[in-house]
Amino acid sequence: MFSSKALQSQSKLRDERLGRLKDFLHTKQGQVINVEDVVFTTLFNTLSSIIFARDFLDLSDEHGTRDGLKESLRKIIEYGGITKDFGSFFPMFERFDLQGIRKGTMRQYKKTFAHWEDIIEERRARIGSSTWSSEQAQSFVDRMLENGFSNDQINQLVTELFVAGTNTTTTSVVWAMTELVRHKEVMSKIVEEIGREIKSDTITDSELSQLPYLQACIKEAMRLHPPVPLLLPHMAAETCEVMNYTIPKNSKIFVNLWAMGRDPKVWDDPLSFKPERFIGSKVDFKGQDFELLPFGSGRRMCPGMPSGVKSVQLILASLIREFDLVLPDDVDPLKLDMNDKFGIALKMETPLKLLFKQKEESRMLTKPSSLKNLPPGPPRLPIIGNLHQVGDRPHVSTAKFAKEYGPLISLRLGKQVLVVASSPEAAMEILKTQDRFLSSRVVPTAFQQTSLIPHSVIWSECNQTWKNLRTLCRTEMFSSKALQSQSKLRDERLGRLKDFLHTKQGQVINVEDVVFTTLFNTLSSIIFARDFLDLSDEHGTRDGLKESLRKIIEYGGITKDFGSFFPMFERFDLQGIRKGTMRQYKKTFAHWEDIIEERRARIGSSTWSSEQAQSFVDRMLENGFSNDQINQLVTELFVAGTNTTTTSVVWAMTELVRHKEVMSKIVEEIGREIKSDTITDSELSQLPYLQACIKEAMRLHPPVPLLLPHMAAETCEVMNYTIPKNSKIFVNLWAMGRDPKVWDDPLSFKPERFIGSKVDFKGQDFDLLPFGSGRRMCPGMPSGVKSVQLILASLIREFDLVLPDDVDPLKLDMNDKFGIALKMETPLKLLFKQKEESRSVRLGRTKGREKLEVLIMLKAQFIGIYKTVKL
Ligand code: HEM
Repeated sequence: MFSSKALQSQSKLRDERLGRLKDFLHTKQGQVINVEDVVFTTLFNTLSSIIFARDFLDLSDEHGTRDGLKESLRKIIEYGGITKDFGSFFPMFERFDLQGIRKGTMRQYKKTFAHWEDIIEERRARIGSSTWSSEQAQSFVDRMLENGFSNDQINQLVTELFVAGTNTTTTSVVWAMTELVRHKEVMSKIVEEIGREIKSDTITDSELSQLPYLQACIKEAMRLHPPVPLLLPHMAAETCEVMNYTIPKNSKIFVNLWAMGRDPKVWDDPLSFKPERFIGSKVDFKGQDFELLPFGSGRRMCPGMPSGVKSVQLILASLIREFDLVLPDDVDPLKLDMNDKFGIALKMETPLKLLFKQKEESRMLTKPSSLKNLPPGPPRLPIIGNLHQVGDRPHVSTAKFAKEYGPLISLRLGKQVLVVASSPEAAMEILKTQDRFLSSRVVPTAFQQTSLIPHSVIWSECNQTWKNLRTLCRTEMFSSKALQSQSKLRDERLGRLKDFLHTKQGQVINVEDVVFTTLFNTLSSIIFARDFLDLSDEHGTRDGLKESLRKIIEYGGITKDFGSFFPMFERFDLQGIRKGTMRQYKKTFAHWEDIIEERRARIGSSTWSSEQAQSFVDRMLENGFSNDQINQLVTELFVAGTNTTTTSVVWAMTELVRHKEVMSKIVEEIGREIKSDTITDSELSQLPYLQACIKEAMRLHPPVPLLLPHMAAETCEVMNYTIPKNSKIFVNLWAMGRDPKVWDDPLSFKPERFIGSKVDFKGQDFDLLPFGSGRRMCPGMPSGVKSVQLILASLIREFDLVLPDDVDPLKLDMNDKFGIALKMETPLKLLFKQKEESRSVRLGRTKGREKLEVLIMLKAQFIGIYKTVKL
């Protein structure tokens, strides 16, 4: 672990973690950072990547609450540093562990071990296999296993390395940084030295050795603040003489480095921080100069010194090179609390907090190390990167790049790194293998509404709120039971659509419009027990709701969203996207405000019982949702659920109109299998050819062609490339659906390819992912699929779908328009001609007002015929 060869081989791991720390600090510009916390996390992950080939801690998890590991380690170190350890002063009490120190530590040890238990077992199995050879060893734990270490031995050694190696190094960095912040003239000299000597992006070993002034500063900080001020307690194994005194066997022995470092007999002006004293001096901390022993000396000297020194030098040099270290709130540096707190490592009593301000010159020069091993991509221009090459149809432009640069590419959009996967293998790595790290979200400017994001299911990171919202939607809206109970609402709205189309015989219908209205009303009847839109209000001008939703969706789909490319402009909302969306949000919310209040009052009344719940909003209210929470979730369901489903119906219908032979087969299947007036679930499942057509349409025209933008919550590896934290990630379903390496004759519409094939869109087959896969997969899939099937089957059963003006079906404009859902550029317009056979069925079915309408129509026809005959 500590030889020069080993240190050399760890360079990449060290640089990567340091790169992540810098990236993290870049994203936290203007925020106060607890230095000890982020340095500790970085050092811990560096060590854990050397030992286990894995990171365990998260820079953004400041209090280490996410999985408790940081907390356990902190407690172990705290127990180990207890000074009032009575058991050790009075050995007769030792075994009773009266202060619970041993028990407490053991509890934390066990918790800690649990974090790597599985890794050890997995590596042990691999090493035990017949194909194993020593060259495959990837980490220190592999070496321990090869050397026959038991789990107990591994756990003990590893925990000791973590405890001894991370806190000491962290505290060295923190004290040195504190002294530098207090001494501006010293800091300026280091900055000058670094600027002069360091040329490469990642600081090399030979460059580090060119920084004598930095090294002098580190020595000087260690003199004043020795990280292990009394060394670890030695014990006399035998009675012996020291300076003519007797040291009895079993004595505990301290060497007080702290006292020595501040002794005027040893150091001139000892309480001043003067790195210059080491310039031109040969005094070093390698255990030969007894005035400076931060790592001890002799047989118990710290074996980790080379690694510790290197880390301290690297972290300080890298951070000082890239950032100005600024005390928050204009604190006077000379008034910093310099008291220390004794423990295994000597910490600052008041933790050092700093702002890390990116240096002007580093803004231009430095490239975070995590940006080194990016997936390939087209050359980029300064500042804007590849912005000019993405255009309005990013699914098409990135598909072109994929052809040239491979299935995983990266682009720079201003400051943002965009990674695009365009093959099933790449999609699987992103949505399955690295799902845990790559399932956060990049929030488009439109939806960055601070009051609403915390209640979002679509735009939250994968946190507890997100889990709860998904669970609520799944059980109350998308479970088979829920879908079953919505059947009547769905059938009624579909019935109204059919009636409307009957009254519009001979008129040209904008398919998207009527399908959208039907789906919207179905969803609103499930959510609010009310319809909001009117089929005959084609342009949605009547009360503005359709228009507001259209605008929200439009704002959300804007591709030239500059705020997200240049975060420094984000808060200004220069394009007015955020403001515009908020305006539309407010108008939209107003439509259901009264309903929510009325339902809230009802649920709050003493006579309310849960069985009276009629709608999804009742369930939300019962679960204590606020108005903000309801508004946000409901709008998201409308936005995510209606457009996607509408566009799926429209594209499928377009392909059917273009392919007469396919349409005839569906008509034949429907005629054969469907007997009842309202199509039942079991009848739907008897329509494999229709289902194949829907899959085929979704393959060629995925409604959400790039999925919703994922974001890397952590830097991670995909196909041996590095995906830096905070990258935006697209999975290009559109490109995958048209790739001849994945599909035979990909540009032809051939539903037959799915007959007898097991490929489905449930997220298990990475060739076909219209609903995504993994933890962000569309929760509304069951509902969406059912709607698409029902609408298509019902309309095809009852109407002939005819293009107006004898348009040649093969000349239909098949171009698409990118947005949250991929629409047709030229909306599909059709005549819905009632089928001969359905005319008689319908005549038998219609009742009341409808019967009257039919009689009037027949009478009109009769008069028409009569007049013609008379003429
Ligand atoms: C044919 C219809 C539909 C298609 C093709 C579709 C497709 C998708 C896709 C591709 C995603 C993003 C997956 C990802 O980013 O990895 C998604 C997310 C989502 N969909 Fe759907 N969807 C449809 C219908 C619905 C319906 C009917 C609803 C609700 C009423 C709905 C609600 C949602 C929600 C809430 C999310 C966000 C999930 C999350 O971020 O955790 N979708 N959908």
